[in-house]
Amino acid sequence: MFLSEQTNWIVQKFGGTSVGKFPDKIVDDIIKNYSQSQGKNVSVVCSARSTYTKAEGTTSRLLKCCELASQENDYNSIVEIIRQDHVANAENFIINPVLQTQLVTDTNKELDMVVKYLDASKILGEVSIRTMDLVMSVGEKLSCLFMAALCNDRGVKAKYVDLSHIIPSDYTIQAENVLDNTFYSFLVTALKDELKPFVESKEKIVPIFTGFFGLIPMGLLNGVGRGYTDLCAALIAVALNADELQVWKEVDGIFTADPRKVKTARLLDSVTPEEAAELTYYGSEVIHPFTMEQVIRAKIPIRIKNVQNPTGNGTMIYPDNIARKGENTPPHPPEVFTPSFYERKRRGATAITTKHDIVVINIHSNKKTLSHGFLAQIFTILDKFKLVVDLISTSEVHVSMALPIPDNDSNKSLKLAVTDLKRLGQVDIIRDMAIVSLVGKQMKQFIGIAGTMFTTLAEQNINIEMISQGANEINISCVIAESDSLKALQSIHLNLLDPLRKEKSFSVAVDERLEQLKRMEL
Ligand SMILES: Nc1ncnc2c1ncn2[C@@H]1O[C@H](COP(=O)(O)OP(=O)(O)O)[C@@H](O)[C@H]1O
Ligand SMILES: N[C@@H](CC(=O)OP(=O)(O)O)C(=O)O
Repeated sequence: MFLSEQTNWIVQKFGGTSVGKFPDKIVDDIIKNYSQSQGKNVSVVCSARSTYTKAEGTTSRLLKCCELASQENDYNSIVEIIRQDHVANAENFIINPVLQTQLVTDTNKELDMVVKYLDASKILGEVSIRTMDLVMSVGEKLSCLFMAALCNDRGVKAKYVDLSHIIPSDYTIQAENVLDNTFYSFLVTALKDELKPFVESKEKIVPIFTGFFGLIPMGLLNGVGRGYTDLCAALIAVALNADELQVWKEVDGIFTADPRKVKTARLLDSVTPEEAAELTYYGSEVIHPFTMEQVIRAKIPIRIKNVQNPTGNGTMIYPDNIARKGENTPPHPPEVFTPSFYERKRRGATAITTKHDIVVINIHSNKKTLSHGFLAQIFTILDKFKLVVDLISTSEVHVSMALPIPDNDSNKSLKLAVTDLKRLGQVDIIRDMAIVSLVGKQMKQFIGIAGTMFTTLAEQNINIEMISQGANEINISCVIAESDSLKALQSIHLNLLDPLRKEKSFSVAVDERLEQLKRMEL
């Protein structure tokens, strides 16, 4: 067993709504507690501020400005809303007049630059990928300027660090449009340089990093997508070889189902990175799926914690065979296993999630092409319109696919793609659907679990449009009508994840598996 050295560094990532709603709690109860009371070296990463929801937050507003500029429409009123929101926030929270004045000046300077970028784009009638990134980065800059000022105002020595130019303008991505490990290694090296003064400083200073890691050739939205700050925090954790990456949310951690929808959902004390990625992809957006790979490769645990309940344990994300930082195998001798380890060993399904705004496309081949050509042509068309397939089930002449169509743009692309797909055969579209996914690392050994899931749906008179089992065998998914999705979520949770019922279905599944093994031995 190899235990890597503890660095005493932790990385704390705060999302936009947390920064918007609880900035004082973040400084007093979290940053101050870890850095001063617990003596840790803390590095902070923040997303752009949202006062209520992410959809109405600063990043969404800045993106709206870009859209308006590209249509040669006016965006100044939205920039003014962002300005007033941030200036009022500075005046409400920052008591020291020098810090407050400086913050208001810096805020105005950043937003004046945004207007300049947008004015130039409006003249051209186009917002380039680079301009969009420049505009978007201002969301993180404003929130981090504010958080750094708030820390200093409340007695935590902190320094604002702007990462928006960390990637040189001539940097080219090796494989076209793919952020590969060469890119991540480059970024980690660049981040180490940014961190050096903090690591070497005799005085404890908390760096407040903009959760935006610079201008990348294909644009941050195309390369990573919304929620990019989680990945940025992960890369900082790798650069620091941090003891832990903490992702602070407004929920206690990862639950067996969305706690807003299932009252009896339980907090999970640990999940594997694969499970966390599946849950996120299929509707439970707790952490950006790209985050895991980076930190897990560096064997750094991720902990999801609640800003409103800082003393709670949260949920730990780490691979089955890594129990603590740097460990390749679970601790030995086994006495040191925590009770949760046994719980993890015994459970079947880990959690259930639903994904909405799904459209099913059924294509029945006109048989003018061979089946391999048929599939290739379908994917070429979908690729042309940048449509993503969440689930697929296929026979030689028939293909069913479930696609997320969450907005007007993807709907327009879908319509164009369907016109092209009709050349290949008969095409039917079913709208207003949802994907239900049962996720669990140990699930693959228990056939009974899939059976219980589908029997539950049948008992509830819920029609299943499509069934698919993820290639990694930790996800069993099906497509049902959107209107049935809440009932499906609650009834499957009750039968497979509720603590009392779970014992029963678990033992049924174990019995079934034993029967199976016996039959194999005969
Ligand atoms: N399995 C799950 N466990 C925890 N939260 C979940 C789950 N599925 C969906 N959610 C929802 O994800 C949200 C994530 O937390 P929140 O901090 O509010 O997000 P954001 O960082 O996007 O503002 C919560 O509102 C929660 O209801
Ligand atoms: N501000 C960005 C990046 C981000 O990660 O946000 P959050 O941490 O609030 O999900 C966005 O809205 O997408």
